[in-house]
Amino acid sequence: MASSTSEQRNPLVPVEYTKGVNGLDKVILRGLRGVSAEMYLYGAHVTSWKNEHKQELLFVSNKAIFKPPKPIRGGISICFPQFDTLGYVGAHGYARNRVWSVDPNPPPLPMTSPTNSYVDLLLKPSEEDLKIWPHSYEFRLRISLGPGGELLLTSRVRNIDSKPFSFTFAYHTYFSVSDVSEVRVEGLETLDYLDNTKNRERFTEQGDAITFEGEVDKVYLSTPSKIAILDHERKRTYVIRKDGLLDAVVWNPWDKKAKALADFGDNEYKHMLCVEAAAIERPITLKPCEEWTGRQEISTVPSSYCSGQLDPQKVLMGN
Ligand SMILES: O=P(O)(O)OC[C@H]1O[C@H](O)[C@H](O)[C@@H](O)[C@@H]1O
Repeated sequence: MASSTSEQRNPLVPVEYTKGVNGLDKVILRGLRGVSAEMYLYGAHVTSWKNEHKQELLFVSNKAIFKPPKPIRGGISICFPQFDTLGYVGAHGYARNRVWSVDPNPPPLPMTSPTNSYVDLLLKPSEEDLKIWPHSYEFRLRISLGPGGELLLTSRVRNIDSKPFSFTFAYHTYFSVSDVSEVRVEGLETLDYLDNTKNRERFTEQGDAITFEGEVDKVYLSTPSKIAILDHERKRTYVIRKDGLLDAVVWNPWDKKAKALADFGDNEYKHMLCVEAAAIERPITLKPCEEWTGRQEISTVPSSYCSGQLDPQKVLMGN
């Protein structure tokens, strides 16, 4: 897996296979103008996404444990074949704590934009996995950097079983923010959501952009294909575009829950916000030989907007 030293130092090599924390296999993608992304084969877990100024855009906990079977706290994890505890598989499924392989010869995937920096990862259930969730599938994840530094994740799940199966899914994405109490999320106003802190009771969101002043754990239903996180202090707006993923989870554990998480610093909740493109309310059902595709693209646009002066259309349409 490990690449040569010259490759590791050569910024022109778009894909590098190396070792990360605790010797775990890691892949580094390098895009244009110095943007980069890093992912572990353990969990197909993206742990870094940096812009052209080498600023980290994802949050990874300082207390993250890079040791199987514990999932890595932060970055982007793959929740499959189950989101959260909505079923009999363990919380968020098991894909996030399996070692994926690099797929050297994936079936063709139409590229939406030109990029030479991508990797295809593959997960197939082991005998043990089939005891946990008795369905045969091939899960292919393409991770790529687009020409504007955007990070694209395309999941393809193929049913190679003889009977149909259903699953729920999420790209559990931890965004790095300056101060969660100062950020706003746009695109989820007036939508229905299930509140995980209130036994998944259904509520309807108010008309204003979403702001944060305490624990939040909500599954927004039938969400638009674009959602924005505005970080006024950093003058940065994250834009999430999604396809095949109707729902969006918004999560921040806040102080009390943060203290209860062994792999999360007590005050780290201030600097992260999870917004997760997901398929939860209506599970994906695949008949034999059918394939599902779910895509998440995250990008940043500079924003110098002040709270209350934002034109949401401008942010959501503008890039
Ligand atoms: O601690 P984890 O298993 O990684 O889950 C972290 C969080 O993930 C999601 O956002 C869920 O909605 C939360 O209920 C859960 O606490």
